[in-house]
Amino acid sequence: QRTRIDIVSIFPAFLDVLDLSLIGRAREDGLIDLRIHDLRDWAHDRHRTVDDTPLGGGAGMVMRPDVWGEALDAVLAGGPEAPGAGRAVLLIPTPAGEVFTQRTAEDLARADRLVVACGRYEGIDSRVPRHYAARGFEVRELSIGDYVLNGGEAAAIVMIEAIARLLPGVVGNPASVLEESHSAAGLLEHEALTRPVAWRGLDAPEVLLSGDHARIARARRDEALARTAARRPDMIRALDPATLDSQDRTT
Ligand SMILES: NC(=O)c1ccno1
Repeated sequence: QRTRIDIVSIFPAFLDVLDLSLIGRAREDGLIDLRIHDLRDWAHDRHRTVDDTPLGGGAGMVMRPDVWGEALDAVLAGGPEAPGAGRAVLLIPTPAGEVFTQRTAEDLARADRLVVACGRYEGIDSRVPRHYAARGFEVRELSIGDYVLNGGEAAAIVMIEAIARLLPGVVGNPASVLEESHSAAGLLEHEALTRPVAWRGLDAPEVLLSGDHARIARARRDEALARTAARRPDMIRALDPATLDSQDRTT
């Protein structure tokens, strides 16, 4: 069962990057059914207008609900109302959303369908997510971080990459997806080194050359803990104390 991903944007070419590399190959291999749609196809006036001024005043423009409604009805056709449609998620990138994390990516990788609505300007009329939630769709307004972009497209690319690489067969070696930063252990990934062993006066830690896999695992866990404590004290505080105690340290 391959995942279908639809993306609606007024800049469909922005998403051409999804034709490249892993995602591109996954599409060729039929692992992902990715379709890009131009929102203006559902704007019927002469200028194909998709936005208007904010009700209540204020700066900028808001994207119209009627245009988005026609577009999403067309794209979502066969959504949860249709028998056997599976789990369909309407994903709306927005700086005002819940924070997108690896847990979110793991959850969304289990959806059958993702429809991504990329807003521009001041965003999409808030009645759009409300309407589709009321119709029984799972609606997720998600932010990739506490900063503002000019539109949802860049955030959509980030989230789709984080989700798609978790789908079976997309990443060559599934093991490489397991031991990563922000994995279930709640730590950042340990440092990585390769040959040459000696480089510009910096030698690789001897333990990595020891062949003692238990010692190597402990050294890596220690380094992951130290790195997490230094860079992400918030993650250390969030750690389950049992996780900390289970660190069989070398010292
Ligand atoms: N932070 C975000 O995810 C975002 C989406 C659109 N603009 O910002």
